[in-house]
Amino acid sequence: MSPGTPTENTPNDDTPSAHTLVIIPTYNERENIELIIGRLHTAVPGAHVLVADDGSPDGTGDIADKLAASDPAGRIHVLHRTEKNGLGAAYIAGFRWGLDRDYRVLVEMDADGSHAPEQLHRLLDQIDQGADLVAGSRYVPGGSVVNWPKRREFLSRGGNLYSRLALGVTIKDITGGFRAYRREVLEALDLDSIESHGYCFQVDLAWRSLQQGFTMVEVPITFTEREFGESKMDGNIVQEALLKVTVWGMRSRWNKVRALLRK
Ligand SMILES: Nc1nc2c(ncn2[C@@H]2O[C@H](COP(=O)(O)OP(=O)(O)O[C@H]3O[C@H](CO)[C@@H](O)[C@H](O)[C@@H]3O)[C@@H](O)[C@H]2O)c(=O)[nH]1
Repeated sequence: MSPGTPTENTPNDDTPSAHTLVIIPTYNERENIELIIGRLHTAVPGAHVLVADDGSPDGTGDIADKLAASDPAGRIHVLHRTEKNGLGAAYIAGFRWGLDRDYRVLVEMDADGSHAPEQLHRLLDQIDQGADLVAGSRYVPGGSVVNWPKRREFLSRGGNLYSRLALGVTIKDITGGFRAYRREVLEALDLDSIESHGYCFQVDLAWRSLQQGFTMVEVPITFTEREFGESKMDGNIVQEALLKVTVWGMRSRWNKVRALLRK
């Protein structure tokens, strides 16, 4: 299949979940991809899936193509990207694909089972109740993390605390990647200007959405460490997040001071 070729076009029934596109970025997730899509379709049968694969050498993209071809309901789509270019770029390509079609809600979800598709309805219920952006949260009451090495949880909690302080926001899990966006939110953001590659992409999108005045709601989720394959987390991802969050926070404070001085 040629790069970016959709396997099917638009949602074709009128149930609310048929207008939901779950974007799953993948890089070397061959043990996980079939499992996660199966779980998703058991939990939310009408949802469409877009696998945004960065040319995984382990053949994840080919497996996704086969799953797409064998789904009689045409709910599975695959975006083949040529090289590994980070989680952020894969999501932006997925958002563009979804916004070009008739989807009303666009969801971010990891391929590795850390985000339970069985909990997706918690996010979608909040969208139905009027939230613009809903984040599955590990760190609100009722949320939890299972089987994560202590070092990784410490890093995640520290990153969230730092982001809250630097940006002056109250979101408890601004780095998490299980989210549902109303399409209007993504239409309002200037996706072309987003340069975040790694996990700070999640902070970037939340921060931009909040600055535009959209409502962001957190719902508790259980995040479970993957059983198969490996995390793509590395030092560059941490460094990028630290630098960018610091700059955004300082810029925001400086803008507030300038506004005060102008009064
Ligand atoms: N297409 C593509 N996908 C990628 C890339 N890097 C990672 N992914 C995919 O993005 C998802 C998350 O990557 P992991 O590397 O498994 O993330 P993690 O370490 O478990 O990180 C979790 O915590 C982060 C920090 O809180 C979260 O930001 C992230 O979403 C996730 O929940 C997986 O489906 C993985 O295949 C990439 O360069 N390209």
